Amino acid sequence: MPYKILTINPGSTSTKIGLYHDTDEVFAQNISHSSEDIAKFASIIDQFEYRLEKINEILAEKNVAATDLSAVVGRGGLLKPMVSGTYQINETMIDDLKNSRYGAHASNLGAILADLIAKPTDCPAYIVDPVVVDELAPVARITGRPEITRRSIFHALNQKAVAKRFAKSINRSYDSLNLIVAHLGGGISVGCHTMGDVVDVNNALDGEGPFSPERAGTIPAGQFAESILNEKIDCRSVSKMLAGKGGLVAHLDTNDVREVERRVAAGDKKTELIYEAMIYTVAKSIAAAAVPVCGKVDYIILTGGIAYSEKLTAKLKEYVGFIAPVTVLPGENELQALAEGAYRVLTGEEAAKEYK
Ligand SMILES: Nc1ncnc2c1ncn2[C@@H]1O[C@H](COP(=O)(O)OP(=O)(O)OP(=O)(O)O)[C@@H](O)[C@H]1O
Ligand SMILES: CCCC(=O)O
Repeated sequence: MPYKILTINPGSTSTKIGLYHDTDEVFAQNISHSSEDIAKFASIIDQFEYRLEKINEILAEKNVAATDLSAVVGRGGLLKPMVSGTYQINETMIDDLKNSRYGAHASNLGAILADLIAKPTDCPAYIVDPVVVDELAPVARITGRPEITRRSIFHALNQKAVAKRFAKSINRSYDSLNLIVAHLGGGISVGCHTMGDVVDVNNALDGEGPFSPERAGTIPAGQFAESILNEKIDCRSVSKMLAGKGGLVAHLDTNDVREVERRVAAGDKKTELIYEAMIYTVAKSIAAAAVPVCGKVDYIILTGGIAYSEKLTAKLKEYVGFIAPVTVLPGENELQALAEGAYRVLTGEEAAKEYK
């Protein structure tokens, strides 16, 4: 009998779920949450019952009983920094997430939802490669202010999964390659992978790196501080300006690159400038990610939803093709990566790590 693994990936506007038999997909479904539905909740954590109800509706429709599951695995959220791997969900983790102890992010709901589904049936619940996977080189942590240390927060699950899949496709081991992986989604993170570690990456939630559909990216710190003080902007609003209401949303009132491209095609010059600027900032981050390996980059991989855009990936190739060959692997394989992480533990190939 195959292992039956339920995977849960909560995003800001959707919850993706999938059922896997061992690592083979049985079904995957994207549950969209309208902005009106989401707006009813004061915080992300308050959404857990609403999202759980939606998941249970799909499970009932598909005749999946929680008692039949071998494991439930959720995307891992903002927790303490940790090494890459599969972690058993425990009370300490749930407590940190429920109290947003390390920040608020839709991925925080992954472990909470997995735990709620798994607990009554006593099956194991896990997270895999959470957004706080931290393999930064010591030099990458230092900033010009001693009280401010850089943190590793990025699309670790998809970046690692895509990099490993690509390495396999060229018959190389992941840890033998120097790769730059640019995850181009609602947020954008660009990581330098060397010897199996992501030794530098922009913290996409904290005003670092390119701007993206919803993230501000790097902005002049002095000007930002001045406007916060002058306009008396509160802490929550500052976070929103950096992540959620930054980037394309701030400039163009949309987080949809397809819509942006439609406007550009229709001759909208302002939109064209912002779109071109976003691509330019991504290209600069990719070039910067070549520094940790002294330019000895084997491949650059473009992934995430925006990598479906041929126009955008062509422009990026033009900018950064001088560094290394560019491969486009659009979309994300996060549900599959979650199932594979749980499967490795269920089969004993890897031991589940403990969150302390
Ligand atoms: N064919 C396409 N062409 C251009 N852009 C696209 C295409 N398909 C999706 N996108 C864009 O991809 C973005 C969403 O990407 P993705 O689904 O990876 O993000 P997410 O999961 O919401 O957020 P994140 O990746 O930060 O977790 C949106 O801006 C969407 O418009
Ligand atoms: C995955 C963390 C970064 C982001 O959401 O932009």
